[in-house]
Amino acid sequence: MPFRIAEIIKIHSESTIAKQLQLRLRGAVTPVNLRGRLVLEVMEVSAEGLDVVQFHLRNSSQRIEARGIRRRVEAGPRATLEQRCRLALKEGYGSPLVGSFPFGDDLPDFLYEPAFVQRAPYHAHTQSKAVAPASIELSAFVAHPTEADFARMVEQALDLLAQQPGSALEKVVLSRQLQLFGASGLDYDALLDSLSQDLAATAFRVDLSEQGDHLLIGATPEKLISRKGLHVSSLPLAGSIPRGKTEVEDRERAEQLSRSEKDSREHAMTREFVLDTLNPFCRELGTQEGTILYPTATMWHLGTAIEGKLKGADMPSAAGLAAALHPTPAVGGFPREAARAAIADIEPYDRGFYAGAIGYVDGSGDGEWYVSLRCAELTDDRLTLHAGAGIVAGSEPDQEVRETAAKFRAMLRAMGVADVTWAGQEAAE
Ligand SMILES: C=C(O[C@@H]1C=C(C(=O)O)C=C[C@H]1O)C(=O)O
Repeated sequence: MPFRIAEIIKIHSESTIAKQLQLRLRGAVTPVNLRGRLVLEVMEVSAEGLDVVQFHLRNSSQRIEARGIRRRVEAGPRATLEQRCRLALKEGYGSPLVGSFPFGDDLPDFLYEPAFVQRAPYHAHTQSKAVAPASIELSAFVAHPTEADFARMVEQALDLLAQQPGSALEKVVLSRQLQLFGASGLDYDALLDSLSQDLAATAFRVDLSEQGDHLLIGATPEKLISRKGLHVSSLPLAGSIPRGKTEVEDRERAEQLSRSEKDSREHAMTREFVLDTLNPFCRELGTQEGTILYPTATMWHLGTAIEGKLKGADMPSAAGLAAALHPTPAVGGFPREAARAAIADIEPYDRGFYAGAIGYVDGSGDGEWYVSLRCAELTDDRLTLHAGAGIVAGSEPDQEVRETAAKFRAMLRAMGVADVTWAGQEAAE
C-alpha cells in the first residue's frame, strides 16, 4: 500500500468503510474512487496519524473537523499572521488552515494545514445525548485567584478607571480561573458533544500540540469575524447577566440587562471598535437589527450583528481581519493599549489561549474566527477554566464575581459539575 497519510488531502466519508471514499492524492489522478479492500487499508494507515491532532468547530449551521497535520504554519506573533497564512496557503495542498492564536499578541500561535478536513451541516438532533465526561466534584477545582481576590482586582481596575477619567482607560476586561489537576484522562470527545448541545454557541476543540498534552475546548457565543467572498460579519457581545432559573425570573433578567446604562455603555465601546476597525476595509458596513439580547444556555448578552462588504478581493483574509480586530474591547478593554497594560498589571497569570481566537482560513481568504471564550485549556494534566467580565465606571466587584461564576457554568455544566453546591454558586444565583 504505497499511500502515506501525509499524502491524503481530503476524505469525504463517515468512518464506515462500506462508503466509498473520495481521495485526492498528490501526483495521482484525482479524485480516485477506491473499492472496499483498498479503502480498508487506507483507513488502517490513516487511523494512526489522524487521531493525533484534532480540530473541531460545531454550531447550529455546520460542523468542521480536521485531523492530522500535513504542514505547520510557521508560528509567530499576530502582526505577521496574515502574511504567514498567505505563504502557507500558497505553498500548501489546497486545504484550509486551521488553528488558534493566544490572547497575547507576541505569543506564538498554532496553525496548520490538516491532513484531513471534513465539513458538513450540523444537526444537533443526530448527536447522541450529552454524556458527562466524568463525575468530578466541584471541590476538586482550585479558584485562581480566589473570589475575594478577584473582587479586589476589580476594585484595582475601578481605581485605574477613576484616575484616568474620560481618556486613558474606559474599560478593562478582567478574568479569573478554575484549575483542575489530573485532567489529562478526561473524555474530551464526550465533553465536546456535551458542549455542542448549546446551539447559541460554537463548540470547539483545538489541539495545540502534536503530543496530545495541550488543547483548548469550549463553547463560545462570540464570532470575531467571518468572510465569505466579499461578505464579512461579526457578532460582538458585551454586557451580560446570568439566565434566570424560572421563566419569569429569566425575562426579568433580560429586561434588567436591556435597561442597564452601564451595560449599554460597555457594549457600545465594543460595537464601535469593531465598526471602526472594519471600516477601512469595507465599502458597505452596518448593523441591520441594532443591539439585541443574545441568550446562551447560561447567560444573556448584549450583541450587535455587524455585516459588511469588503472593498475588493484583495482586502485582508478572514485571518488578517481577525488579527486586526483582536483583542476587541469585549475581551481586552478600551482603549486597547491602556487596557492591555492594565490586564498585565492586575491579572496574576498569562491568559494563554483563552480570549484569543480559533478558526480557519482558506486560499480564497474565506474563513471564520471565534473568540476563545467559555473554555478550558489543558496543559499537561492541568485543565484551566477561564471566565472574564468587562469593568467600566459603575461596575460592582460582587456583581463581577457573580458574572464570572455564571460564565464558568457553560463548561461546568458540560462537565457534569453544574448544580452542585460550591463557594461561587450562592453568588451566581
Ligand atoms: C470575557 C468573557 O466574555 C466576554 C465579556 C462579556 C461581558 O463582559 O459582558 C460578554 C461577552 C464576552 O465578550 C468570558 O466569557 O470570559
